[in-house]
Amino acid sequence: MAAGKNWVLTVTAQTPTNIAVIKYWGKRDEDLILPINDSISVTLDPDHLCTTTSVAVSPAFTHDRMWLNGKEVPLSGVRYQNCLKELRSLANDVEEEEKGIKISKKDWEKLHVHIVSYNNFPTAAGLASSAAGLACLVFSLAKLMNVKEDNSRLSAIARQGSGSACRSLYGGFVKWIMGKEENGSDSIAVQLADEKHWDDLVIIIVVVSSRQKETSSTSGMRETVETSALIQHRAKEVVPKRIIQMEEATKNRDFPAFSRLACADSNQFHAVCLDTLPPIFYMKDTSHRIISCVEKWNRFEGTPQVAYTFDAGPNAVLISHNRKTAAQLLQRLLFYFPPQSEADLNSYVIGDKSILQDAGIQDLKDIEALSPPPEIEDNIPSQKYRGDVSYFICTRPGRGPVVLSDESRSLINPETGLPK
Ligand SMILES: Nc1ncnc2c1ncn2[C@@H]1O[C@H](COP(=O)(O)OP(=O)(O)OP(=O)(O)O)[C@@H](O)[C@H]1O
Ligand SMILES: C[C@@](O)(CCOP(=O)(O)OP(=O)(O)O)CC(=O)O
Repeated sequence: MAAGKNWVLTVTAQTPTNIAVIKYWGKRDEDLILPINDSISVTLDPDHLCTTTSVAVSPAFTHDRMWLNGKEVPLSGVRYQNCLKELRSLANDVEEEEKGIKISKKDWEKLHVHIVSYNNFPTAAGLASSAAGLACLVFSLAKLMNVKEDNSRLSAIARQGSGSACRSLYGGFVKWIMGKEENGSDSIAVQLADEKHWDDLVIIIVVVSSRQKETSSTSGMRETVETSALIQHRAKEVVPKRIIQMEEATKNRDFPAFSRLACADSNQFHAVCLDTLPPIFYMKDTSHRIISCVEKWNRFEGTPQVAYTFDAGPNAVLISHNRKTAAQLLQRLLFYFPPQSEADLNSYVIGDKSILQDAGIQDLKDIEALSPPPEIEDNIPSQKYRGDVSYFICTRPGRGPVVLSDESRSLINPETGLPK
């Protein structure tokens, strides 16, 4: 180690979140976080939803510390500790001549780290903050510690922080292979295709509620495995076939097949939640209305225009075939779910606002002037569901983790090693 105690070495990284289109639900090992089935996800564009994490090491630090969204939070949880332990065991020599820093492999056992993280979207609101957060923690520390292992190996570490986090180590379309080994070494994420492979997909997230949910994914899936008779059938008979079909649909950019599989799998996941004792209800009336709206439209067109999928919460993730269908989808959503009269359009539809332009919506008056979609012309609802949606996020498939080398992006003060 360098003689002085004053140096602080930092790394900053940005990591995306992901949405599963074939769901992970149920563990065969709670400590190692090993799933009962494979899953497939789409990584979301970090420009709209991501975690930024800065990590630092200094001989002056007295213990490991973490700050999340501006507040210090404990790092004592077993999941964080398992990730830190494994990363330390894989750490290597680090040398920065101009700063006079020299850390040898064995020093990492004694050195402490500071972790400062910020999510650019609501935390613990069913928008997979734990996936982006844990993946970013593992990725940034691995860079700081000069861990040489590839992203698949890192995914097995992130998996121990939160299962779905392992899929955030890659961009585009990602499969989490459940693996067979008892020690979890083969339960890793692999990239099926990068984000450019199918870049006309547009994703609209309907944020129904950003309040914290009642049943966490961790306890919900434990209760399902303990009490549901359907979950074994799903894991053994249904998912293995769907994984093969979903890989094929992704490879061939076969949207109708992709959509049918994603919708069916989301519905089955919520069915096993309902089959749990006591039953778990993640979706709300608004979620069900969104499903009906998409189903009616897809049926009317004779072929799927949009896929829907819901995680452990009421928010809908809608994947449309291309920009044109995304604009038509947004028109429908704004017709059914207009904002309150005092709302600001700029904060009602966020993310890639060009979809709003394509939909011909410049201000709130344009929303009020939307005509009912043709598929409901004979059955126009007497009331609209004004105010039932908090906001919409327009996004697309996105890239995997990156290191941000621009010092101004760091969340850590390089002099003190504390949050800026
Ligand atoms: N940037 C981050 N860095 C480290 N840990 C994080 C970060 N963001 C979230 N977490 C951890 O994840 C927890 C939230 O996970 P939780 O599963 O409750 O919600 P979610 O991931 O937003 O929703 P869901 O998993 O249902 O999509 C936080 O309490 C925190 O412990
Ligand atoms: C419904 C899901 O989003 C469940 C995610 O569960 P988590 O990864 O949050 O659970 P833990 O492994 O216990 O941390 C489906 C999915 O992402 O595949």
